[in-house]
Amino acid sequence: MAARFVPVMPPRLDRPRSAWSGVFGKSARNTIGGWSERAFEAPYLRGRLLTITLHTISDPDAVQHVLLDNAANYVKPAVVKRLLAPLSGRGLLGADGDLWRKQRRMVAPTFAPAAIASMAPLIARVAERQVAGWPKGPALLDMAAEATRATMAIIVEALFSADPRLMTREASDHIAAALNAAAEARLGALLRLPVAELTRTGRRGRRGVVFLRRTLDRIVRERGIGGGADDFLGGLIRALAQQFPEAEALELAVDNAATFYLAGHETTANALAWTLYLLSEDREAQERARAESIAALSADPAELADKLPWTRQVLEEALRLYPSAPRFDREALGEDVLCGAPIRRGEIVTVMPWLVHRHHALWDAPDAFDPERFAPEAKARLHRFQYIPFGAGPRVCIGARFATMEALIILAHWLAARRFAPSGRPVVPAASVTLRPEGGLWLQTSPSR
Ligand code: HEM
Repeated sequence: MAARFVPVMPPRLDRPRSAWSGVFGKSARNTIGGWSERAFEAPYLRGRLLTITLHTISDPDAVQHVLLDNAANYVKPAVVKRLLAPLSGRGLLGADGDLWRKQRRMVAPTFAPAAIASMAPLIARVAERQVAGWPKGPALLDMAAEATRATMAIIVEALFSADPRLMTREASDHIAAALNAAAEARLGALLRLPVAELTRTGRRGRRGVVFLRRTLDRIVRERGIGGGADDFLGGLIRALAQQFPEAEALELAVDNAATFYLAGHETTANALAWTLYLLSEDREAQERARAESIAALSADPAELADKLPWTRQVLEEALRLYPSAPRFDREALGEDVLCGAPIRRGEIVTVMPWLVHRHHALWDAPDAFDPERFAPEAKARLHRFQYIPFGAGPRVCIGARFATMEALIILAHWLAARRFAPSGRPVVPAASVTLRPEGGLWLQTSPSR
């Protein structure tokens, strides 16, 4: 493999960190920070925190066992549910068992391939509108903020009939505050203490959650049990009303509105930002993606994503290096064995795409940028569970296909119109919940033609 550039990442420690450092201090605020080199070489790591045992698995067979083969034994941990409860309640992301199954079935039609393809023109419109709003000449732009603005507009137009209350700057700031405060919230959920009240970040996050919840609650209640508009939210309210008493149906509608509003744009915005960062550092890869985009833009928007094989490889490599969801957890319902280690009921099993995607046993030069890893023949050789940006098994991201199509259409429009170059401002990967460029992604942009 030709030498490729190694993009930014947090420094690696000489020694493994203690489990406590994952709860307090700097690495608590950044789940991708504070790891030792050994963590990227070991198939399995064990840690202890108060009464909780944590197993972090990176061996793809073990990941497959937890997420697919023995998925019935692994549920969303009680602590994660406590963490999600104030914002997304018992919505799809945190639900388990029968409640999860019912809700997944209700939203599935929105994410079927044909339904997603029908959203392509809307995505293309938002991407074009955004480009039209940028300065005509060279400009320094925060592409992380631009990406968030685009994906927020798309999810609100696609699922919530473009309700203007969900597209304000205020809503965006409250979401950022809520995500920033997730570390304090995690600690509070673990210790069952109101830790978030103790810090400014925590209090801001709490205000953010209250604002978002109140806004969505108002929207759902205005629509009422009939669902109002003929959109995702309306369909969901009507489907919930058929299976639950009215008050519970409306509550679950708010829970899922919050789930899809947040999960539906933040993650994709980060994927876009990281892709643009990588392309800004690799001019050759960027020119190739631009040429492909210009040629593909003559196609029907619904077919556009299939005409961008190179850009897709770059996006996949961006999601390998910077998985938007760098960590997810499960709680064992019963005994099991993973990588030879006994797992007991109530213990936490963590899957970290951040570790799996950069593991020395699984990838050549794991920290280097190389979209050729996802060329069709190379991709076919990968273990299905060594590349898991969208998770896997029954709880696989329901928005994966939508997110991929959305990101590719936006990239095609933006790359065809503009060149992106480094601005000299630092790029800092940090992950409280989602992996974002802290302080934004400032790129020098200029017209491409
Ligand atoms: C690049 C973009 C995205 C990434 C990297 C991503 C990643 C993930 C991952 C890793 C999970 C599984 C978590 C686990 O197993 O615990 C997940 C679940 C989920 N995602 Fe995404 N996601 C993205 C975009 C989206 C979009 C666009 C939507 C909605 C429109 C969405 C909605 C959800 C929901 C509702 C779940 C929970 C599914 C369930 O538990 O049944 N995501 N996502």
